[in-house]
Amino acid sequence: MLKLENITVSYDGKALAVDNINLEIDQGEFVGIIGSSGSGKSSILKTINLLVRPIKGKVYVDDVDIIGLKNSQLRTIRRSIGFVFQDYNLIDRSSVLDNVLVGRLGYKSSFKSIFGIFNDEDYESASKALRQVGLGEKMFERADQLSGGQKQRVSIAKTLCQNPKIILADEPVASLDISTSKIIMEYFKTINEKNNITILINLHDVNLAKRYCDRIIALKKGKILYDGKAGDLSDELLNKIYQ
Ligand SMILES: Nc1ncnc2c1ncn2[C@@H]1O[C@H](COP(=O)(O)OP(=O)(O)OP(=O)(O)O)[C@@H](O)[C@H]1O
Repeated sequence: MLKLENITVSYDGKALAVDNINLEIDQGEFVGIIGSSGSGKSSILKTINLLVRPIKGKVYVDDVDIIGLKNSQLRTIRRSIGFVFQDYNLIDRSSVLDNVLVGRLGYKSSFKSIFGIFNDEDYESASKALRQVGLGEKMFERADQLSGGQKQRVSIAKTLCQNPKIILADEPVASLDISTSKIIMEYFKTINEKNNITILINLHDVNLAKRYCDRIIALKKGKILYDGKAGDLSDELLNKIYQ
């Protein structure tokens, strides 16, 4: 289970990007976070794996308060939390396989990480992840030869390779056309259902959020304006959210 308690984020010590947020998310939930630009969606996701440190509050992953952890303990928690970025975050000149293997680095000693030493289990895990996103055939292609949708699928495979409990996805379809976006959302949905991985996904497109997410959290100015079933999100509320 993931729990945020009184989370407050400020980048300059004055304005609040996230304003005292409380949230509980059970294992296996598929949650969409919506809200207008600057409402705090990215800040919340980045707080969950401590890419951003809150000025107040606690983040619990399976009842462990991760803010107080030492670096080595945090590394262990972080590998159970995958992060998918809008711009894919791939190494363009490397092969698809090498990009996916990056997901295994959290399991390596720093020596093995530096020299990129992977074992059979790592390769098996990478190829399984690539097959899961329908890219088994593209393993040896260079990442920059792929389409945007394929790159995002590689990025998802990379996080799957981490063997995560949670995947955080920050606007993963914002650079893609609508039909490709739907394909990516379908992959997230399948991963959520098949692997029981909790998915938290920031989306600009409310229709995509309503169609694919079971639960929607709507933010406005760093606060939660709505937290409930996707189906219960009314037009009136949407007007308030995007006003
Ligand atoms: N690295 C940063 N330094 C300073 N201010 C930041 C930083 N990142 C975000 N902010 C500010 O924090 C607030 C929330 O931003 P955040 O990116 O979390 O919102 P968002 O809802 O994800 O927006 P978008 O949809 O445009 O990505 C905004 O006012 C933003 O300007």
